[in-house]
Amino acid sequence: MDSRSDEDDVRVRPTRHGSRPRTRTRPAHDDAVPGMVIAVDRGRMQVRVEGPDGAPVDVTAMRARELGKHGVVVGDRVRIVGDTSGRTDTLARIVVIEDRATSLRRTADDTDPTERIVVANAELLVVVTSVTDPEPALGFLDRCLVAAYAGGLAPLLCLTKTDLASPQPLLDRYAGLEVEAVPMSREASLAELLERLTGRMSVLVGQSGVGKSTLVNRLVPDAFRATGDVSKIGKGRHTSSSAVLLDLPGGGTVIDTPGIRSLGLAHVTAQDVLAAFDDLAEAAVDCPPGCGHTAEDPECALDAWAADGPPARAERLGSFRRLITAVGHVT
Ligand SMILES: Nc1nc2c(ncn2[C@@H]2O[C@H](COP(=O)(O)OP(=O)(O)OP(=O)(O)O)[C@@H](O)[C@H]2O)c(=O)[nH]1
Ligand SMILES: [Zn+2]
Repeated sequence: MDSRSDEDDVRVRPTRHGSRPRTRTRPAHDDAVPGMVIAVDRGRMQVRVEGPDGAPVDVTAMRARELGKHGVVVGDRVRIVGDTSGRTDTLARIVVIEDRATSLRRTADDTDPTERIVVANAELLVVVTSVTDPEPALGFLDRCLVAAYAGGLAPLLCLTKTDLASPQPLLDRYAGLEVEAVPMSREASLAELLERLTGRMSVLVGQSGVGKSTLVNRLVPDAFRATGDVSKIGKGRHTSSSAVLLDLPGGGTVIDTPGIRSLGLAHVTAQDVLAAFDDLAEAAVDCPPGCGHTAEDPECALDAWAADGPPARAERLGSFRRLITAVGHVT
């Protein structure tokens, strides 16, 4: 099996603009059919389009040469031409990749400047973590939040195994940032979580053993079969995909990321994270140029903002600073 993950096809040269979403539009093809990429397997994509009777049809497609090196990831909205019937042994071409509303990105490690896009256009990043067994990996959680903020996704903590311990310490840890959290256990109702997932596209990330598979199988009862289907593309090879899109029975989609166990954040700056917090970003307009917004930046305007307000401000600033410091992006 090829150990290369599909994300490797989607390298993006870092630019001065850091992690801002990039324009990917190509000259329009009038006859092109719009669709969404639901699976990627080494250059071969599965694109879901609306069939003639309105029902969804999955079409196998390749990237048109004219797109150059521009990669395609799960969640991308694209336009395809050629044989878009979806019949066996047909192949369409992706000619347009629409601008991405959000993008979950990672680098191989914190020093590698090469970004890899994991998933496009998801609204929510659901960070699945157990309250115990294994103990929460706090550094990983912080990284997930940073990746969400930098990519334009709203983070949601799903705290599993609450039958074994209280979620309170984790809730307290992220209270200052107002991160939404849903407690979860095998026996608990899915209602509160489904309320947030229904009708949206969400990405699930989590480290090994936290109960993510257990959760996905409850959310999408035929998830295992659906995941098996993905391996049909790419000439029947077992897929090495790092993102698997699953339909929620009640509407909406969840994208599981079985291959993602870490998130390098070399592409993220404190400024990218700051931009996700309206109140902090507004206060920071008074910062000197190049301010890193940490406690070590003596003229950081965020200190005055916190001092001039209710205690909740200081807590929020402390949480923000802990987050950017924890991932080592203090400049
Ligand atoms: N007590 C308790 N155990 C759970 C719960 N959810 C899952 N587990 C157990 O935790 C272990 C790991 O669960 P998985 O669903 O396989 O975890 P995962 O995150 O998919 O881990 P990988 O398979 O390594 O990717 C299994 O033994 C589950 O039975 C829960 O809510 N409470
Ligand atoms: Zn500052």
